Amino acid sequence: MTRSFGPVQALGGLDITVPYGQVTALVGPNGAGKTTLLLILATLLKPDSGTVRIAGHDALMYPARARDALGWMPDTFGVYDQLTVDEYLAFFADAYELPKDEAPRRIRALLSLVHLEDKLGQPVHALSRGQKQRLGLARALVHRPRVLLLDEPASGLDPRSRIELRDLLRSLAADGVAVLVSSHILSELEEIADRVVLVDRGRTAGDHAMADLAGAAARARWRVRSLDPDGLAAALAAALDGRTGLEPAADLPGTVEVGPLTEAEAAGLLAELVARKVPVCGLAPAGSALESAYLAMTESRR
Ligand SMILES: Nc1ncnc2c1ncn2[C@@H]1O[C@H](COP(=O)(O)OP(=O)(O)OP(=O)(O)O)[C@@H](O)[C@H]1O
Repeated sequence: MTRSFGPVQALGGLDITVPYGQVTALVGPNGAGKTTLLLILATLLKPDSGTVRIAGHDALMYPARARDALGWMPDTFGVYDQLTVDEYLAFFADAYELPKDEAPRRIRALLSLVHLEDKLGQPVHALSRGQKQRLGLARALVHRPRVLLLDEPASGLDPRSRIELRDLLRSLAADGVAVLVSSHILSELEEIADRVVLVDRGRTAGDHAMADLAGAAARARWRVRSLDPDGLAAALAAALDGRTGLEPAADLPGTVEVGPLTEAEAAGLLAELVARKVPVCGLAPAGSALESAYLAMTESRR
């Protein structure tokens, strides 16, 4: 799929499949093209070239059919301030042609799902930013979509709401929904997502199962800490002999970051440090596996 805005090529041959029953994460630097892709998938923007299939429908030929099947939660969205919370959802229930006798029950269930049941009857403008986000999620789910697209859904949410969002997305996926979520909060995605698609400069830069990223073959940076920082630095320089990166951890004196290394390589390094009589008191991966994959992808941009 391609899409340009004047001279700026936002998408330059991006290809993505989002399976049912899984949460797929879309990760990439600012301006990588994530929102452009989501807008195209949500049928709100046309690509210059390429095809889009949503729940089996050709979304470019039959956008209305695609919209019936998809739920869309944008990163920022206008709410109709004059409406109450339930009128707001009733408006969308009506737009999606939910049977009139079903709508009130559905709205109550949705408000309970996003923990806004106590806001029933209250004006939308009185909601906090995070509460508006949650209302936006309820709106996206009104018609029980089989495909759910979310652009930065966790921004503005407090820690409890984030955990609840994570659980909700996981349970939707368990019910068979295809969930595509873009986010910059890598540590959170690791717990939410089954797969991660890395996007860079409008192209797919990687597609990984989360389990593979965190597996034994994955390479990560490691933090090594010793009671003898000088001895550690000398022993590491000798043991690694320039084969991989080595730099002091800025935030923790006496700690050195090395890598990327696999688990087996890290174990080998530890054995070597111990053999050199370095009093190692800590060896652990620095950051998450997803963070490492992301940093490796963006390394060339620095
Ligand atoms: N309506 C528009 N007009 C002009 N340029 C645009 C428009 N929308 C996006 N772009 C450009 O397309 C590129 C991709 O933008 P996009 O918003 O898709 O990135 P993103 O990955 O969502 O970024 P972020 O992480 O900052 O939200 C950027 O260079 C952006 O400036």
